[in-house]
Amino acid sequence: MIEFINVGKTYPNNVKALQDINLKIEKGEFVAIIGLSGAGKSTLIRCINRMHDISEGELIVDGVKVNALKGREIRNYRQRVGMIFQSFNLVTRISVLKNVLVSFVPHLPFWRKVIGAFSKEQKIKALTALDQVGILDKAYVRVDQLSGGQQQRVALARTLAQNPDIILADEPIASLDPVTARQVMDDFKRINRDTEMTFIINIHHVEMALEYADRIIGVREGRVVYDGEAKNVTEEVLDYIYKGNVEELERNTEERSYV
Ligand SMILES: Nc1ncnc2c1ncn2[C@@H]1O[C@H](COP(=O)(O)OP(=O)(O)OP(=O)(O)O)[C@@H](O)[C@H]1O
Repeated sequence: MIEFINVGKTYPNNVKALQDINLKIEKGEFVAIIGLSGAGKSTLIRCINRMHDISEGELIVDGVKVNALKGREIRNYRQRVGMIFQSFNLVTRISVLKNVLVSFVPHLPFWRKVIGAFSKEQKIKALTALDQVGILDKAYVRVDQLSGGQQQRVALARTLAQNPDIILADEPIASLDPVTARQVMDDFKRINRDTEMTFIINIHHVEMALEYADRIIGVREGRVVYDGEAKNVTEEVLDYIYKGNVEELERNTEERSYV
């Protein structure tokens, strides 16, 4: 379980990106984080894998106080929390398989990773992950010869090969066409169902978020302003998350589960 207790995050330039965040996300949930640009969505998910340090409160993942981790503990922790980016973060001039294999040795310098000898077991794990996302046939193809959707699948396979408990995805479909974006979301959903890995996706496409996620967390100006099931998200809720229509909220507070 991921637990935010009164979490705040202030950047060195004094921007308060997160304030009073209180959340519990259970194992196996499929959560979408939505909100305006600059609302704090990326900051929220990046605190979970310690890409950012929180400034206040407590962040606890499976009983571990994330901010108390140091050095090697952080590296070990990050192996359990996979991260997928809009830009895929792949090395395009090497093969798909090599890109997945490097997930086993994240702490080595890049040149060591590329020339590194990997065990048969590691290769099998990597090939299994490629099979899970339907691109096993591309294992020996250079990444720069793949489409954007296929590259996002390589990124997902690389994360899966780590066998993480949690997958964080920061705008994973932002640079994909609608058909490919849907295929990537289908992959996420299927893997979430099959493996019980927790998925937390920061996403601008509201319709996709509502269609695929079970739970929606709406963020506005660094605060969680909606937290509930995707099926309960109405136009008014979206209006509140995106436009801050306070009067609307006050009229509806009795019957709705706004935070
Ligand atoms: N490294 C940083 N240093 C200083 N301020 C930052 C940093 N990263 C983000 N911010 C600020 O923190 C706030 C939240 O940013 P964040 O990137 O989390 O928002 P977001 O909802 O993910 O936006 P987008 O959808 O545009 O990616 C913004 O005001 C942003 O300018």
